[in-house]
Amino acid sequence: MDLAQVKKEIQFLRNELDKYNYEYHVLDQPSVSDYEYDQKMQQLIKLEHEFPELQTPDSPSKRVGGEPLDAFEKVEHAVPMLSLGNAFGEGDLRDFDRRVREGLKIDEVSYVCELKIDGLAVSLRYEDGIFVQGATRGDGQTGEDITQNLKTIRSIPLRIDQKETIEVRGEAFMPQKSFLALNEQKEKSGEEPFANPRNAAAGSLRQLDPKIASKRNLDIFLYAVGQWEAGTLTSHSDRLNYLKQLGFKTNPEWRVCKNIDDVIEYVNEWVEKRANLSYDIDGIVIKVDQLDYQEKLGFTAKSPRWAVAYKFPAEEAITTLYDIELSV
Ligand SMILES: CC(C)(C)c1nc(N2CCN(c3ncccn3)CC2)c2cc(C(N)=O)c(N)nc2n1
Repeated sequence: MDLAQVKKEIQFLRNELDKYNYEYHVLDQPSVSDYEYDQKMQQLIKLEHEFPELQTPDSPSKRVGGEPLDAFEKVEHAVPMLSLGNAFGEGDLRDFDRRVREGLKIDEVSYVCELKIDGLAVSLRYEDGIFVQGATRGDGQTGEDITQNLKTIRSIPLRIDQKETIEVRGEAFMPQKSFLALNEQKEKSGEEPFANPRNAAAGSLRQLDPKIASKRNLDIFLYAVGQWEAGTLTSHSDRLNYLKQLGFKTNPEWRVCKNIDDVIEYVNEWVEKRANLSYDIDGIVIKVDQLDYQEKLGFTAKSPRWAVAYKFPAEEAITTLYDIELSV
């Protein structure tokens, strides 16, 4: 094959592997066997090895990063990653809704309700369609560059079909099954197990060696947009649909609620259904849907006036479940 043909073959393999990866890790609907995936990956690695000048950072062969780092670099968030005010009961939710409607001088406002994933908030930056930087939330202004570790999360696309610079935010987490398996492994090797999936996810993303992070089966749900000059969408729900269209993994349970009564119904529904999820949540996040209303309401010193986190009562049951599993 001449160089032009090799380039085409490499591009073909990359597209195939990215598609298989998306089907498996984002849609949970693989169209090929692991064997076929591995075969194609070996072909790509072989060609990239023979033609190093054709290597690119966004190749699917580059997911499990390079050498361990000595330390993480600091990253200044272009748009601060804020905190969230809390609500602990129906009364707090109605107070929140009243403040919102008074602030907007309207008598009904629609909200987006999202499961509050109990993980670690991270920010992913894409330039010219390439995943170029991933960072922890840190103190909201300054985080740590954990790009190499985030690249190992298979549901994070290394490329998106959008050329403008965009920062997307989400929660990296460890599914409960992966958490229990990891702790069993730690028990066996006499290591201290993690207390819960959130700590396990945080501990995994703080590993300086991406090969360790790569083995931790981390996952992510994206839920917000940070810097995006070109953004023209008018509602948060449109943004969630757009993130999904770009190939990001968004949580399938979010819902637009036309008023606070529907929000309260959604919250009560998930108090029950929470136990059936394959990942931990610690509440529901409620956001005013219209972006112009968000703009009008603005922020307090540290959190938006247009969003609140409804916190579930700390659950004894789940920890008991983990204790039972561990004691078995
Ligand atoms: C974009 C806004 C600010 C409205 C926002 N902020 C969030 N968080 C802020 C506080 N965060 C935080 N983290 C550590 C310390 C203090 N605050 C952790 C993320 C959200 C977290 C989740 C989730 N967990 O599933 C979610 N579906 N939507 C969010 N939306």
